[in-house]
Amino acid sequence: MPPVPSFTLARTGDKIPAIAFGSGTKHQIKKKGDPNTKDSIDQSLVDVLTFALTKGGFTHLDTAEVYTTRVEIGQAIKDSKIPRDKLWVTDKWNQGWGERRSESPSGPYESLTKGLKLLGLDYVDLFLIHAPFFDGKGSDVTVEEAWKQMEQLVDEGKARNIGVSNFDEPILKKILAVSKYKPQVNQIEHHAYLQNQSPGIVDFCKKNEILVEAFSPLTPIVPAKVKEGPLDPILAELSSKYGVNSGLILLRWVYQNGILPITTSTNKERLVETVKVWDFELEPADVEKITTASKDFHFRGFFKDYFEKDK
Ligand SMILES: NC(=O)C1=CN([C@@H]2O[C@H](COP(=O)(O)OP(=O)(O)OC[C@H]3O[C@@H](n4cnc5c(N)ncnc54)[C@H](OP(=O)(O)O)[C@@H]3O)[C@@H](O)[C@H]2O)C=CC1
Ligand SMILES: O=C1Nc2ccccc2C1=O
Repeated sequence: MPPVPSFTLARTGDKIPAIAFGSGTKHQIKKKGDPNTKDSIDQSLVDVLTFALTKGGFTHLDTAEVYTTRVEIGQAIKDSKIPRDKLWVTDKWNQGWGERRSESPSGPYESLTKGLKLLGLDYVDLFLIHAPFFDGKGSDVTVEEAWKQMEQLVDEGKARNIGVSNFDEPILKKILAVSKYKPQVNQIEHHAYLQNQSPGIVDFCKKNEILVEAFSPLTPIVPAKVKEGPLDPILAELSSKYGVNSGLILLRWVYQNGILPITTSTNKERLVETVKVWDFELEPADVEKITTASKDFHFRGFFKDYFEKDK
């Protein structure tokens, strides 16, 4: 497999592989919904993850406490026989939201201590606070206290890099005001139909040397989410122009905007195709064409109550 391009993280200079394979979304729904796997190991997920590593060319895996898929990630890494230092593992602390209390209410330190055992690893490459909900119900810490624990995890070598997910500018500023180590990453929902996730967040992150990761990058072509949209004819045209499927056009659009896409699949044909994302480059005019055609069409799949409470 040719090497995967990377982004360089500002504080540590670490090179993070420029595309990730997610073990949340459909995988967590399937695992939690099946009484046979709910409290043990989902072998079908281990197989998909191992396939993604060995045949799909992925070197970056994304998991989270709330997905319950840390154990499958750990097993797939072992099964792949790929050396640990050739892989990138991202994990997240679930701080609790809505009626759901965190599984680690004392904070990220507790979460990653449990996580490393489940993963069978000594460290993760990146550890994130999953979401910006600190109302005192989900966990017992403030965001500032949580960040101190994140920094302790760095000092103890348990997390090489730390960051956040689904954070908007006001709460990011709370961390920036107290941090010894700034967040290196903000993982947010970002795709052609959600270019302005919360006002100015992408620009704010770029200005503060925080890498943006885009979850759900394929939303415009997932019919269960968007039946039809303004990009449909453009994706058809660009697929034929570049000779790749429309998912690759969308992943490339994210990447060429300096953002790291996190995708997933259980479809082996689609999975082996993904590596072709590095074999072509969209002309700048085509990147712009996608941006312009889709920016006024809106779809948000996650955390509507928080981000769109005034709408
Ligand atoms: N931090 C956070 O709060 C969140 C993080 N995430 C992370 O991001 C990861 C990826 O998120 P996700 O939304 O799944 O990402 P994607 O946008 O990549 O969507 C993947 C889904 O799209 C489907 N798909 C791909 N191509 C097509 C097509 N041509 N037609 C129909 N369906 C298609 C796949 O199905 P198939 O299997 O059939 O290929 C798969 O179910 C998660 O697993 C998780 O790790 C996700 C949500 C929130
Ligand atoms: O993968 C995910 N699926 C989700 C569903 C609801 C909230 C967060 C997430 C994820 O991070």
